[in-house]
Amino acid sequence: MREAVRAARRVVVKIGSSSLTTAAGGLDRARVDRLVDALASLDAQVVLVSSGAIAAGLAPLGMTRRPRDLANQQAAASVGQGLLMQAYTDAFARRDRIVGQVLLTVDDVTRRAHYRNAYRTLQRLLDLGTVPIVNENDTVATEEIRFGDNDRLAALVASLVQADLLVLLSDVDALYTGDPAKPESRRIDEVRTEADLDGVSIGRTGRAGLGTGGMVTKVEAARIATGAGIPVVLTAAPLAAAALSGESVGTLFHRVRERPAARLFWLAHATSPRGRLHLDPGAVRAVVARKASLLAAGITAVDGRFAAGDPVDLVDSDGNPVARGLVNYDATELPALLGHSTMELGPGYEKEVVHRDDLVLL
Ligand SMILES: Nc1ncnc2c1ncn2[C@@H]1O[C@H](COP(=O)(O)OP(=O)(O)O)[C@@H](O)[C@H]1O
Ligand SMILES: N[C@@H](CCC(=O)OP(=O)(O)O)C(=O)O
Repeated sequence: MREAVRAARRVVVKIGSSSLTTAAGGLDRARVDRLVDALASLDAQVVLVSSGAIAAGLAPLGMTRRPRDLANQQAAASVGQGLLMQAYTDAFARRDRIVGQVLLTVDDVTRRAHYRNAYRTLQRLLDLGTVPIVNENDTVATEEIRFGDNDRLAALVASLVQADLLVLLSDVDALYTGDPAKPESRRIDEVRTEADLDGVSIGRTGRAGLGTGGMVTKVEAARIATGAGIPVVLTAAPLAAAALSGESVGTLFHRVRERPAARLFWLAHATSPRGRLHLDPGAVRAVVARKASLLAAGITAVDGRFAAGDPVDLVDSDGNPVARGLVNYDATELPALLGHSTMELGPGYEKEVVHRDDLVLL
C-alpha cells in the first residue's frame, strides 16, 4: 500500500486523448463514465486535466486523423472541447457533482497577475466542491506560446494548486524499460532517482496516433512534479480507482524534494524566454551568489523582442543562461539604460531591470 498516495488530500489527475476515444474516433462515453466513477467517489479534492478536445472534434468535422497543421487542430479543438465538457458535465451530474471548465495558456501561468488569477479561480472552484476540468486553450494558443502537451500542463497545474499527488492516466499500465509491445520490456514499479531511468528506452509516439509526445512527455512531467515535491503515479485509465486508493499499480515516481516556491518554479519550467540580457561578470555574481536584483549597470547587451513583464534569460559572457526573470522594461527601452546606474537614469527608471522576487536561478 502506498500511504502517501492514499492520504493525498488534493489530487491532480491527467487523462490522455487515447484513453477517452473509441477506435473509430469520437468520445467514448463508457470510458468517460468509468473515469468519473473513480473520481467522484474520492474524498480528496480533484482537479482533472483532460486532453481529448482535438480527438473529439475530428469525427463531427469529417476528419479521419489528427491534423498536422495548427489551424485545423484549433478548429477540431474548438468543436471537441464543447463535446468533452458536455460529456463530463453529464457524467459528473449523475453523481451529483458540478464541474467547471478552466482553459489555460502559457501566459496564464507565467505572468504574475495571470498566475494569481488562475490560482484564485482553481482554489475557489475547489472550495465550492466542484471538479475543475483543465485543458490548454487550444483555440487561441499559437505554436510559439503553446504548452503543446497536457502532461507538462498537468505537472504545472499540480504545482500551481499545491497538490499532494499527480496521477497520469494513459493507455499503458506503467512505464516499461522499453516499448511495452516488446516481450523483453519490463514493468518499472518505482522511480526514486534519475538513475532509475538509466537504460530505459522512452518512446516519443503513442500507439493510438491520437495523443502527443508518447512516454517522453509523461516522464518529463514526472520530473517537473517530483521536483516540485509532488509524487506521481503513472498508470492506465481503467486502473485509476486502484491507483488513487494507494494500491501498487503502475509506476510511482517518488518526490525528489520538498515543495519550492510555486510561482518561481513555474517561471523556470513553464516559460519560453522572449529575449536575453547579457550580464557582465559582476552582475552574474550579484544575481547568482547574492540573489540580488539585476540593475541596468551590469547589462552589456540585449537581444530579442520583449515587452515589460515578459520572461527573459539572463546569460553570462559566454552566452550560458544563469537565471530567468520577468523583465520590467520593453526591449526598445533597455539599450539606452545599459551601463548606467539607477541614480543616473532618474525619474521613471527607478525599477530594477529584473527584481529579485521575479528571478529564478537555472
Ligand atoms: N518505455 C515505455 N513505457 C511505456 N510506454 C511507452 C514507452 N515508450 C513508449 N511508450 C508508448 O507511449 C504511449 C502513451 O503515449 P500517448 O499515446 O501520447 O498517451 P496519452 O494519449 O495517454 O497522452 C503508450 O501507449 C506506449 O505505447
Ligand atoms: N489540448 C489537446 C491535448 C493534447 C495532448 O496533450 O494530448 P495527450 O498526449 O493525449 O494528453 C486536446 O485537448 O486535444
